[in-house]
Amino acid sequence: MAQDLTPVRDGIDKIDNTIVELLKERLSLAKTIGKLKNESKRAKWDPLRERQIYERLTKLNDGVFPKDALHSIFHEIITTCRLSQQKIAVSYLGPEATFTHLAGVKYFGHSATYSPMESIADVFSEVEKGRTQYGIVPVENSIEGAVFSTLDSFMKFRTKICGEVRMEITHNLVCKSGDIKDIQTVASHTQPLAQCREWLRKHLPTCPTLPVFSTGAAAQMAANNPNIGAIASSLAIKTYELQVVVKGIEDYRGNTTRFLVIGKESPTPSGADRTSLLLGIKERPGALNEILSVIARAGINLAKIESRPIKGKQWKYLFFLDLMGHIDDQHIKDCCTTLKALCSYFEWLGSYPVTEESSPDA
Ligand SMILES: O=C(O)C(=O)C[C@]1(C(=O)O)C=C[C@@H](O)C=C1
Repeated sequence: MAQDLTPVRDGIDKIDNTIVELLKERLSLAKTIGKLKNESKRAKWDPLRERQIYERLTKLNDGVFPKDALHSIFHEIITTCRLSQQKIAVSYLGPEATFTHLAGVKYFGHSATYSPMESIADVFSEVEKGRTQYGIVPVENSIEGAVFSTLDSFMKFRTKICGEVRMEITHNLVCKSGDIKDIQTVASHTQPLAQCREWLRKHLPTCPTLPVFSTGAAAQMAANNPNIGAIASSLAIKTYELQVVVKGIEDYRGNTTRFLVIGKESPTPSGADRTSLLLGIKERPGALNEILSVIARAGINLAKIESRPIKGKQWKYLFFLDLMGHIDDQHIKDCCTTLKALCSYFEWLGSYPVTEESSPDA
């Protein structure tokens, strides 16, 4: 005879009731803090406080409840509390269900309002014009490297970087029927097409590829045409009612994309931050070396350097640099003062908390 589960389920119901009551109480306290912050014109978002909460809870949990799950639960709770202090509108590279959309939801939770944009430049423009407070854009992939339209947009629009999201990317081949025999063309954004190049060559050697402006757009096309296969996210499968043909078709494991959250202001220090700079280097021998020496002498970890041609100025370049630390840290501030004097162009793009990697399906 089956055991009676009722008494144990009663115990779970009691706990769930307490959790809901406590969540309501927590939300009300966060709203009170929101009002106090309004009065003193303090930023609603406090990354340092949030980091401290996660660290305290991780210790308290002692590994009993799975660490990532605990983090996700509190991430949703804290973002919901933060959103109760101030409504947040986020633009992203659309349409719905792109990896950028997923990254946005990972970062801001489900309660924010999301608006899909047709291009990365449109996301920057929305934020610059103040139509959405934040935007989310891909900036680099561990296999394919930099996303040039994002870097180029930093040269064109006045925005600040507020945060980053690192997400392990799993590419799925999808189509309407779920049968590989129906696929005559494979559509996706150029980056996923490149990241799955070998797999496609081996398994669909005669199928042409069709680059489109996002994985979401490819999924949309596959939903409307049974002979189009798309390389898309797990969210796209649900959103566009597609069937999985093969999961995980990327050529290399550990395929991670870094996304940037852009807004009007960078947050205050969190204790583990990254500072992004855009520099123009004077045309003289050893100029780049001089810049790098300043950073090295200050004992600052240079996390990334990337150059991009300046549009309309032949053979002229700007450099994107990421330094570990926050602009409010004295040694970063001093280093930036020296760099400003040495460079033909200097722009602080933002300082923001470094985040851990997470999988889109986590
Ligand atoms: O402690 C604060 O400053 C709050 O506003 C509360 C809270 C939270 O929900 O815990 C919300 C937003 C901040 O970014 C940090 C923490």
